Amino acid sequence: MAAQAQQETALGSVQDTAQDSVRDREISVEQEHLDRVYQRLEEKIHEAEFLMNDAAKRGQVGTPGALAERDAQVFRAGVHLNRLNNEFEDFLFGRIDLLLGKDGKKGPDGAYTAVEPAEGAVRADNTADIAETLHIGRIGVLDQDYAPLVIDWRAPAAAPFYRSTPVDPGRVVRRRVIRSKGRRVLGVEDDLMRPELTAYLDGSRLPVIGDGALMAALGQARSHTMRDIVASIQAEQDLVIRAPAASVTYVEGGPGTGKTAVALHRAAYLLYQDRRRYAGGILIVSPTPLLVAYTEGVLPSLGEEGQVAIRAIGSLAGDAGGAEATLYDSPSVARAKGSYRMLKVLRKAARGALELNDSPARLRVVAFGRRLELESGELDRIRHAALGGTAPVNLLRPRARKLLLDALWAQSGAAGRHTDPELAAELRSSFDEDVSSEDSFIEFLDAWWPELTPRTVLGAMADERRLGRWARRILNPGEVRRTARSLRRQGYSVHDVAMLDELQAVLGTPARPKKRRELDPLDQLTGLEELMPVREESQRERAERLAQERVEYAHVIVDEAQDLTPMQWRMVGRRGRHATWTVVGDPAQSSWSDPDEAAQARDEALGTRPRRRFELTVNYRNPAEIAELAAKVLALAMPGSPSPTAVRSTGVQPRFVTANGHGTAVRGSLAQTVRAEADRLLGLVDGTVGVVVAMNRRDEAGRWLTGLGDRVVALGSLEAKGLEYDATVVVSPAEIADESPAGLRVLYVALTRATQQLTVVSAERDEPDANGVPDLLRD
Ligand SMILES: Nc1ncnc2c1ncn2[C@@H]1O[C@H](COP(=O)(O)OP(=O)(O)OP(=O)(O)O)[C@@H](O)[C@H]1O
Repeated sequence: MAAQAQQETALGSVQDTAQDSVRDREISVEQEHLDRVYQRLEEKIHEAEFLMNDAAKRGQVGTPGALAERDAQVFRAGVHLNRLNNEFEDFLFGRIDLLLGKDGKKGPDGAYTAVEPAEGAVRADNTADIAETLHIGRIGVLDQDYAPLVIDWRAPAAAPFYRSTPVDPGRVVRRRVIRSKGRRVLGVEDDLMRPELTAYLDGSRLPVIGDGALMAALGQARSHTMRDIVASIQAEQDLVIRAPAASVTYVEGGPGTGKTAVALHRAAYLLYQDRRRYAGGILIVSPTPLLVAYTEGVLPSLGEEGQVAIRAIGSLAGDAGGAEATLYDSPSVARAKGSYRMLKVLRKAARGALELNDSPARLRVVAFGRRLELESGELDRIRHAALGGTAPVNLLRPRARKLLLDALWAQSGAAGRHTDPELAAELRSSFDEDVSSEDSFIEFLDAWWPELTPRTVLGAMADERRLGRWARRILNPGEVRRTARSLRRQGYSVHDVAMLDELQAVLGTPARPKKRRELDPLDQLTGLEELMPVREESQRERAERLAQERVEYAHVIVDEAQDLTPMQWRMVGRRGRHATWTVVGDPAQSSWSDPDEAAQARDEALGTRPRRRFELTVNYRNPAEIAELAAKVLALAMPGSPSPTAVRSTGVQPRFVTANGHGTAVRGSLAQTVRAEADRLLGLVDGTVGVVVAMNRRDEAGRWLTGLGDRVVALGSLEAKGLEYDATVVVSPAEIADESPAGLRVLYVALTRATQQLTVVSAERDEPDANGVPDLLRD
């Protein structure tokens, strides 16, 4: 027995050694290819530098023809340099080995276009020859003879790398993921799409290395920034990424199904497909600044930066005076501020705010030697007439001015002085000129019809009596009191920002003479939205500036769309009136309490374009053990909703811990328990640990973790949205669930953040059983 075991071990190690040497050989094959790619890239860099210098010289000539040619050259060379100078971690990451295709047509990237194999590509004895090998990378590179050295991952020829499955392999026999750092290939992992075949490449049997790249990627430790998934995009995700842009692409999927990842890769794909069209900018709307910080590195890693603005919903209204959300509203205030009802209140407030600064009670002027006077009753009538309709209040000032002049003219009695219409018109116009240049008239108009800003009006709503008037029969007295109180705080919440943005639209901005920006010759370049390395501005600065200046976008991607309130949908909708859309979300994770109202607002924002719906069904984040626990809360939050299938399992069950003590002592002991759990998890995982608490414990939770280092962070339940950690501690499920009407869905979000380990800490309210399992998580 022992001898047999020994023999088997020896056999195993011989096989291991053989496999290792095949692996080394395959790594060196890929290394050779990567060396060729870099050599070619260097040639291209020299070419691009030459083009840039040449273009600069041409710019000095200044004839229109030379300028146009310079435009084009600078454009192309700038793009090249920008991309090539970025030394990507894994510039080349994939390879597919393909059977002969049905026809012999080649696409623009030099690869054959056929998806299905030619008849006879597989011989009767199930053997076949590899007819084409393609390498996939972050950008496309051709050799001197225009043969593809690397295919851009977004090109049609790269699609089989993502789409092929053993069920529907197309021409792909072997899919390989190549792992490299800088210029060195570190490893390869293969998946066989046609395991039944014996395939030959250049006369030798096609070797297969490793157990697939997806699992390797999923097992990696997490950091505070998201990684791209370009090497392991799955077939159902690829369908979304490459969906045509003309209609609204609508994607639903549970936690961890890759919605955020897919949204980011789609932005890069759209730019690749139609760079000119998307020069109008792509906006990605994210729920929190934390998620923006977590995701903003992904697009640069895909070689895209300039045209994509990732903005948190609370800083979207930059054009309404740079407001940035830093405060949170209680659920009932959020509900009042976010709902459609608020729209009516704001419209009334915008008109009512004209009377804020003790509007003058009478207007006195002298015209044609006579004193003319309008009393308050007449002034009210004029204001009322001027405000008729829904035009923006600030733009109605000229109309109000005209009505005032009409009334004064009528009073002056000059109207009947001439029967000749031409003379009468002349007299009227000189009357208008006289009156409107009078200081008393100008001062009156400024006080009586001041230019209103969104901040002034929102500030005015902080007065409870005033708000009560504007919100009569719209908000109840409790909502008025709480909303007014919340507006008296220093700073804004995400809901305030949407209100400021709405007010900007309701008030309008009167036209002003534009300040001329200093003329930059590069600004005259046509279609030059690409970022030029020769410019002094950095890519990031320019992207930021473009985002500030831009109010509308060519494509809008909404992440965590289930959370947008009706007022936020209106704000986002204004930025995409002519845009195409990608909307990703999960109703089961919604923290908004009235999904029907939000759906109506969403439909208004998206307009009548046709929709293509996609569903993502596989959970790549949570191990099955954690997903199973979260599913219990899903069953309570949204009975009947399907859970996504977890793709892997770790064998580690979630851990349940109870904080001891009573009354005020609970806090002390909760702090110690949570800290000890966080510390324990830091010892078990290489990456990050997230501690999720109810919103009202955010600040104290930060203090509990002092000194544990920057791998661990404390988060309020609403801040956890979209983020992920190697391990999480979820503190008091009951407190999180009781926080708001959507509390169970928020708890579902909290429980689905971990990639490896989860600890649930129960406090008093959780009613844990003898094993520490809180009431909400028991069967
Ligand atoms: N094809 C893939 N290959 C490798 N990793 C993947 C793949 N798809 C998703 N992931 C990983 O799974 C995790 C979850 O992805 P993502 O955050 O995009 O999911 P989500 O659907 O937005 O989740 P949530 O709704 O919980 O915010 C991320 O770490 C992501 O990198």
